Amino acid sequence: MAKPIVAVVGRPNVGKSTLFNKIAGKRIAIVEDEPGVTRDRIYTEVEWLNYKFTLIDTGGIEPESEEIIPAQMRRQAELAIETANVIVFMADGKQGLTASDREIADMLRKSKKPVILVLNKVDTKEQSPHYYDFYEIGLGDPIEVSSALGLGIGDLLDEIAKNFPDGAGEDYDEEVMKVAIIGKPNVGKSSIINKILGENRVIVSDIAGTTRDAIDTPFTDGEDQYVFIDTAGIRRKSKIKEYVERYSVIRSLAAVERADVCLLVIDAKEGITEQDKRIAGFSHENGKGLIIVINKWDLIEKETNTMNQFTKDIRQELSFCEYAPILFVSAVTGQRLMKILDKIKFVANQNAMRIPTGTLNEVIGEAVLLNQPPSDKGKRLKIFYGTQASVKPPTFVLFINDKELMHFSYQRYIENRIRENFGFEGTPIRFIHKEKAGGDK
Ligand SMILES: Nc1nc2c(ncn2[C@@H]2O[C@H](COP(=O)(O)OP(=O)(O)OP(=O)(O)O)[C@@H](O)[C@H]2O)c(=O)[nH]1
Ligand SMILES: Nc1nc2c(ncn2[C@@H]2O[C@H](COP(=O)(O)OP(=O)(O)OP(=O)(O)O)[C@@H](O)[C@H]2O)c(=O)[nH]1
Repeated sequence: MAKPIVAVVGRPNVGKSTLFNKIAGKRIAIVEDEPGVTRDRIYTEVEWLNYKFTLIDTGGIEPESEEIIPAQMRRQAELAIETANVIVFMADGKQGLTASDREIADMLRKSKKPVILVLNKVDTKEQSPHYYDFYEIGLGDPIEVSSALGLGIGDLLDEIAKNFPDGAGEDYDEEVMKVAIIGKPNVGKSSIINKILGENRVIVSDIAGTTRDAIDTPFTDGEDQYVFIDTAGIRRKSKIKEYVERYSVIRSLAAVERADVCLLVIDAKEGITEQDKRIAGFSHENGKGLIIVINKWDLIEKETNTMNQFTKDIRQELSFCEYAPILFVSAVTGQRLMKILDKIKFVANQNAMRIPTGTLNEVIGEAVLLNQPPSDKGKRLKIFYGTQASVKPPTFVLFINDKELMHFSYQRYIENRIRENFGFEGTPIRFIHKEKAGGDK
């Protein structure tokens, strides 16, 4: 199930980043626990009580000139309205209500999304002297916090959780393949979508289990049901230039959260960029199926080895998602474009594949025989048995004698053996290690 998305908006300097960092806590300290995965501060995964959500920082308003602030704030609010399930609107409890606050509040109220009004910088037990002024903007009772001191954050998180929509993210039936088409601006995402939809596919306005807004495009191909997620966002162009990059990253993140399979579209002329790595990282970390689509292949002058060389470069740049199949296509000539749907279906199935425990343990047993587990100070790693606990992504629990003894390289070896035997092409695989007493002599 996709996690709800929460966005924080507000004027420059009210303390949005401070709140973000407070909630993100230690997790924001860029941890490279997997080589090659690019992380950044645009979003963080939050766990609060039984809830999990993604907090996004729509930030980035540079208060260079007073005139452009309102325009940028409107854009920021639009972004939050389009992508978030719950919006936290932050104002400054010391400074009080301002004209820009009123303007943004109007937009947020009209959006009909749940909005939580937060007054920041209330650093003592005393209520903000401006507290009652904020009733005027019609966003309900303000919640007072001090992001700097960490006061009131628990109450705020409770309030956020209360506003999650019922069954957030469970919008389509299980058999509908949800596809996010992600990538930088101008790489050809909408051209690909249009071309695929143009080829005799039936665009349906109603699909099993949906009550969705018009941002998605559901369609069928024979018996198969698909939905391209957030196609509206792809077609709309952002007006404010500085926003384009960040906007498309946040947009991609929101789409990835809801998808089963992500198509990462790359411009063949440009190759892999930092932003592509970051977006591929979202897909990987969220356990989604991933297909790399190299578009505009018609523009590349080809020699014998061009495709191999490209593949090599991609594997090197995106080493953490080696499992992703690569397709070389052209939305203009239509070359190999129709292979995309087959690949999506294939990868969606791989992402949801379940291996029976018996078969899995045969493979693990054989792997252990072929390549002895590592040992440290005379103690050797033992894998007692494994079982697949869940799908999307396939997650395996390995019962072992000592977690300390399971090294990354051995884990990788087991993963490779599992992939060789069962495939799992296009999907990340996760492992959970559980220590179990016994048999350890
Ligand atoms: N007294 C007090 N100051 C705070 C609090 N939270 C943030 N600040 C201060 O307010 C200033 C702005 O904080 P930021 O978190 O950078 O604000 P922002 O809203 O992210 O600003 P932009 O990035 O410009 O949009 C900093 O000097 C913070 O130290 C608070 O709870 N109490
Ligand atoms: N030569 C060539 N041009 C292409 C191909 N695919 C797209 N283009 C061109 O690239 C430009 C951008 O294509 P779009 O489909 O709008 O790209 P997008 O990724 O949806 O762009 P944003 O909406 O900005 O995110 C257009 O001028 C297309 O005609 C291709 O396969 N070959």
